[in-house]
Amino acid sequence: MLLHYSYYIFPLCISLSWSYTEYDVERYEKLINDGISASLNYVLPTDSRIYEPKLTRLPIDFGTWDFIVVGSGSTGSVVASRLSEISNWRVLVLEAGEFNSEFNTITRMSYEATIMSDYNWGYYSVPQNNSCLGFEENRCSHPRGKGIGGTALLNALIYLRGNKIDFDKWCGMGNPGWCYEDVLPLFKKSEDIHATDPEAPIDASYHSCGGPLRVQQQMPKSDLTTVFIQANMEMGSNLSDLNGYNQTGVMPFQVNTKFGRRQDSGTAFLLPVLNRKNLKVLTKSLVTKIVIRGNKTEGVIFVRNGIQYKVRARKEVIVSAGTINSPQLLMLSGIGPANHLSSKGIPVVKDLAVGSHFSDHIQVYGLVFSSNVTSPIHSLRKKIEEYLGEGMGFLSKFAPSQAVVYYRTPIQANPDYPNIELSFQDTNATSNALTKCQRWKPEVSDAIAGINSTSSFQIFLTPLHTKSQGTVRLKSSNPYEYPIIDPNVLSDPEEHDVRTVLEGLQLVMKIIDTEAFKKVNAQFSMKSPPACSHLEFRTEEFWRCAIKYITSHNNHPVSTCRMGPSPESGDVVDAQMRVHGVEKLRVADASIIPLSTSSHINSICYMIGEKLADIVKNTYLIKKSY
Ligand SMILES: Cc1cc2nc3c(=O)[nH]c(=O)nc-3n(C[C@H](O)[C@H](O)[C@H](O)COP(=O)(O)OP(=O)(O)OC[C@H]3O[C@@H](n4cnc5c(N)ncnc54)[C@H](O)[C@@H]3O)c2cc1C
Repeated sequence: MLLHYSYYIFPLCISLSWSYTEYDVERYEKLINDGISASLNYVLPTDSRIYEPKLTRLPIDFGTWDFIVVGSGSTGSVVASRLSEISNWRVLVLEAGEFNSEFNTITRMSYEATIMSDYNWGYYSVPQNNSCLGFEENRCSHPRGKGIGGTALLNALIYLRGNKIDFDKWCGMGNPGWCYEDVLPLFKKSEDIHATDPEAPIDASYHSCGGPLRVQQQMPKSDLTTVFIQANMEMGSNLSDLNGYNQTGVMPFQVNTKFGRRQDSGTAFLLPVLNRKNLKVLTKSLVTKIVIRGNKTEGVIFVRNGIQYKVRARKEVIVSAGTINSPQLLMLSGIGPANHLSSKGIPVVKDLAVGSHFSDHIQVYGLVFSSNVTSPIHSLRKKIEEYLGEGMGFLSKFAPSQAVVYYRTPIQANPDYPNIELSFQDTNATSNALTKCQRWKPEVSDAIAGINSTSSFQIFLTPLHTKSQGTVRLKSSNPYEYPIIDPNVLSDPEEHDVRTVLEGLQLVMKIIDTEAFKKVNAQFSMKSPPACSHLEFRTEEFWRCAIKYITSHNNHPVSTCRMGPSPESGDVVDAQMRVHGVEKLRVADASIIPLSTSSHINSICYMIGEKLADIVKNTYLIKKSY
């Protein structure tokens, strides 16, 4: 591969620090203590009955809008923001959740509390056979954000765009306009990069300044993070900007925070434009059905405060309800696998493979190590002062996941296409709220204990390009029932995914064997899950058993409304995100991603939102000028 020398280390945009008073510190202390204790008493919902109308009567007419956007998550907020730039288009946003709160904008709180609050739909998978055995009932939690900002209200804010080969593959699958050279300008359009880590390179020609979405590096870096970076450089990795030209290597994470505050899509894209007269955002509004007559979309039915409404779309309905809820809504509206819909008594509008092809990255937990480096423990007060003053430190980070590296293992043929992501977390890689949400079985969490110690660290192993596929299906035709989620991780018959995990485990152990990690006396400290204790520790047989207990999907589900040219082969939307065979209806969110990428997917959702807006503008504005 050619070397590319356009690296610059410079503050691309100017950052300032904020001032605060003693009163602010005390207020934040109370805010944080109250928020965390509320989360520990919170019980996640198991359905959407809270929205159910109190009276049975015909829906009230809510008028006609040019565009109706269903869901204001990572993608929907971008769509609504960009479409409402056209002042004579009336845009209505219907979002089931609420606006974000001040508490949730404290980046770390998503991990400490928000995950156990009304901002999480609270989904769980059905019992699994090949993964999730470490969790109660063998069911994995499946957090999905509910509110303006969507799953970016809960997420780790890691900003990684994926490998150029990912997008060239999308293009090659019959999706013109989605090659890397097409989508790179869209990533840049959203972005406002601030280089905050003088030691980490930023490839300036791949970034831009002035967009709505702040991107910066987490600071300060811990000593152990520096060891991780050195260890990987010893292994041959370059210190790179993985969002730049070289997409293999090691890098301190780039994240979406602004002065340490959460920059979810609502905060970044929608809140700044809420005063537009042509934009209406309705929260606490659950869309229960897309109304389609013949093959033409008329509008949607939604419920708000126990009252049903019908609203019509003059131009289009855009569904951005996410990888679980978009297929649910389509199926409730008659778009989905005909047999499945008929079995639930739903009249079929269009027979499409909605809810099929669910795929996700894999997350292997439990790769826990001890070291002789002890991280300092600060009081809450000190953490608040760091956060309010400089936007740095513990509260400014979702979790201490501070660096990432990509590798290719032998199972992956293309040398430029990594298939393993390792992310590094030092100390406190969990919280009481997260543990409560995940529902670890005590005997398994004991085996991987140690992650709270101030001198331990954890490496999350994430195999990419997985072959296993799962489904999202309806429990019934009742829109207030949760759908059935079956991620089916580690199930592909050729064992591609299991073999990738095994190769990844070998790689992790090699990294721990480097001089850099030897110097800090890094020792593997995971114990055997009880069900595998009859097997010799760390042999292939042992790992084949253990990974069923310590592996889950990685919160990056995609492809349940897959984009592609061929409905007969399972594609749901075309390259313009139009639902095949149904007029005036598009889906734009992670569910359309045709093939999982070599990265986290939130920034890709922003890119999809930008793309949708460009396509729609080109469609209607160009037509109008004829
Ligand atoms: C714990 C966790 C950590 C993660 N960390 C990262 C990370 O660090 N980096 C990264 O890149 N990715 C991360 N992800 C993944 C990423 O955040 C999601 O993939 C992305 O936010 C999905 O965006 P979306 O637009 O598809 O859907 P969402 O953001 O989920 O938006 C869907 C919206 O639609 C609303 N909605 C749904 N149904 C209805 C309905 N019927 N009526 C009205 N409204 C409805 C929802 O309430 C929600 O607001 C993480 C995910 C999780 C769960």
